[in-house]
Amino acid sequence: MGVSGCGKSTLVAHLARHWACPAFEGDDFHAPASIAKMRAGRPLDDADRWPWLDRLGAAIGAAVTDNGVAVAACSALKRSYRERLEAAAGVPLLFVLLDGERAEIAERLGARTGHYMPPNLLDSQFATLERPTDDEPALALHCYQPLTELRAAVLAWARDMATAAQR
Ligand SMILES: Nc1ncnc2c1ncn2[C@@H]1O[C@H](COP(=O)(O)OP(=O)(O)O)[C@@H](O)[C@H]1O
Ligand SMILES: O=C(O)[C@H](O)[C@@H](O)[C@H](O)[C@H](O)COP(=O)(O)O
Repeated sequence: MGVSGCGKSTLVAHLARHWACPAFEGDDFHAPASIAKMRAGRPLDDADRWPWLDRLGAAIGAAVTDNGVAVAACSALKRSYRERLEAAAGVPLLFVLLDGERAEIAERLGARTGHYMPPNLLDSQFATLERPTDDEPALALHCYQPLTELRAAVLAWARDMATAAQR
């Protein structure tokens, strides 16, 4: 989870390779009208996001039921979005926040090609972001770290969470 350009899709691809598990890209679950809205430089609102989270959550839940584990790249900016995603999935979810400074993420977004999300929506993404609190099953990492370090941190944390859940 995290704002546009923080590195969600890149990390998800690495984790899916490691776990040999299904991977979902949140972008693929938006309604065409939502993509058009973002492309036009207008941020989504809650009404746009609820059905999107329901579709993505259902896909995650089905994949976890079939496979035991799945990973997904989803902004999940607000706590209520994370709760909606988990309710739709029907299985416990773990969240990894990729956090960073606006300037650095803006630079990354500026360099990214072939994506509909305009960099000028970054301000609204940061304004909407509710960082997970201690009572959420979430790990916060700095998105500037090399991918190998991000992946190692997620794998170690996920192992600990799985062990704790079995106790
Ligand atoms: N850990 C990282 N270090 C440096 N660049 C990264 C890292 N993760 C992603 N990037 C680059 O940042 C840009 C945004 O990454 P992406 O995975 O598309 O973000 P998101 O899915 O959160 O929008 C891409 O150009 C990607 O190659
Ligand atoms: O809730 C939202 O406003 C959108 O889902 C947004 O957060 C998401 O980030 C876009 O789909 C852009 O995609 P990237 O995050 O891959 O840039």
